[in-house]
Amino acid sequence: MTTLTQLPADYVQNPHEVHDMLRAEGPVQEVHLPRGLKVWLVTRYEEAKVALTDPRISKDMQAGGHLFELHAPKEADRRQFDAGLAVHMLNMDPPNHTRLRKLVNKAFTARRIELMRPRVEEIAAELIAKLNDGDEVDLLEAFAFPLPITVICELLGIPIDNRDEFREWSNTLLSFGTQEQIAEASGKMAQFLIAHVDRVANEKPDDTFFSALVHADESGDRLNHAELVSMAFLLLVAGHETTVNLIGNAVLALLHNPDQLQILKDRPELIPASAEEFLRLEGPVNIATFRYTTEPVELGGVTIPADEFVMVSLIAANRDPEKYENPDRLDVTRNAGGHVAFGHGIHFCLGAPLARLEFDVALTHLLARFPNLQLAAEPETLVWRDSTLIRGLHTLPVRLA
Ligand code: HEM
Repeated sequence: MTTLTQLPADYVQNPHEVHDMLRAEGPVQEVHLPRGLKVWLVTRYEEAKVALTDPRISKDMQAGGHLFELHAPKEADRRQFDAGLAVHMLNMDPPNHTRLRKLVNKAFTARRIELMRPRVEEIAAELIAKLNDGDEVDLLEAFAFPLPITVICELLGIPIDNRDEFREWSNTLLSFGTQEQIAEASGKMAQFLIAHVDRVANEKPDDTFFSALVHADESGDRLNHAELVSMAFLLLVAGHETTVNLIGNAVLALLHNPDQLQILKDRPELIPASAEEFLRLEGPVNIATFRYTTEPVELGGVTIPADEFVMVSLIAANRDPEKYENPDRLDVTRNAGGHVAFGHGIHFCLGAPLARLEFDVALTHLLARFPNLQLAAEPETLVWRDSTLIRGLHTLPVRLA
């Protein structure tokens, strides 16, 4: 039996300590998240993989939306996004999930994504060129954020001028805000994306990814208007909120571990493979998105009743000592294969090849140009974002050299 049923209010500032305690007690526990939502939290690696693939654990949020009322105390973690943004594959089970995923899979294979490398290199080089030796900057703002957001906006054909607005809406949606704030941000996001889909539909088709999706041949399967809006939303948020933190968390880990930084400076050819170790050690997704039991499910010796949220902490699973030796240690030469930072099973991250490419390009350019960059803040003053989904810093102040 666990002694900890309520995750502490400052959980996001040091989740690993909490996970270590929970994991030592058992693979899955009934806990209240910091704002009160009651869930069954999985912290061990083996059980995490089972929970992410068991078909009795559903992601159909249309059918499961009412569970928030059941498990959230008043005014706690209930958040209702604009319904116009919700018809996407991360909220679905097969066969709906299978259908939507099939329509975009081809555009995101490692081979197709590799064709984007020259453009990603160009964007990274432009961003680096704006920075100077001796500058003190927030690395997230100056580099780690604009790179992936420029790439995803180009893929979706969205004018880059709008990106500050998106960032604000998207941040609001993924952090702890009031229901009013969430309704406002998701309403504006929906309005914008509806207009965007309409605009692309009325323009002449071109060979860009989103135009092809909107103008797909009527003879085959295609996304309807609502599905296009939600797909754009999912890709935009995923493109906004994740890769930025993979880059940021990796740079922070390197600044804390100069010996590991030295290895990558001496042997930059190790950078692409090291992505897996950074994803394992401090992946950008802490607790994966909502899942719930549709019938009683036994998981790691615990019987979870029907209609309960089952939440998987990916960063906890990735530090399970049963799976990885010295899990808290950064070792850029370790074989970190098998981590679940991109999820597991049918919802495995669609954008993984793109995230890996962006990471590789970003870190290679950054370390080549500023090999002696340093942290420009006391480590204990760094603040993690107030989200159980996203694991990333508010700002990462660095001195460039
Ligand atoms: C380092 C960067 C990234 C990380 C760590 C990451 C992580 C994840 C995780 C953990 C999931 C599964 C969530 C769950 O099962 O609850 C997921 C799904 C997804 N990701 Fe990513 N992601 C990243 C980048 C991206 C990018 C750049 C894109 C878009 C281009 C993207 C698009 C998606 C989509 C569409 C899904 C839903 C897939 C489905 O339901 O079948 N991701 N991602």
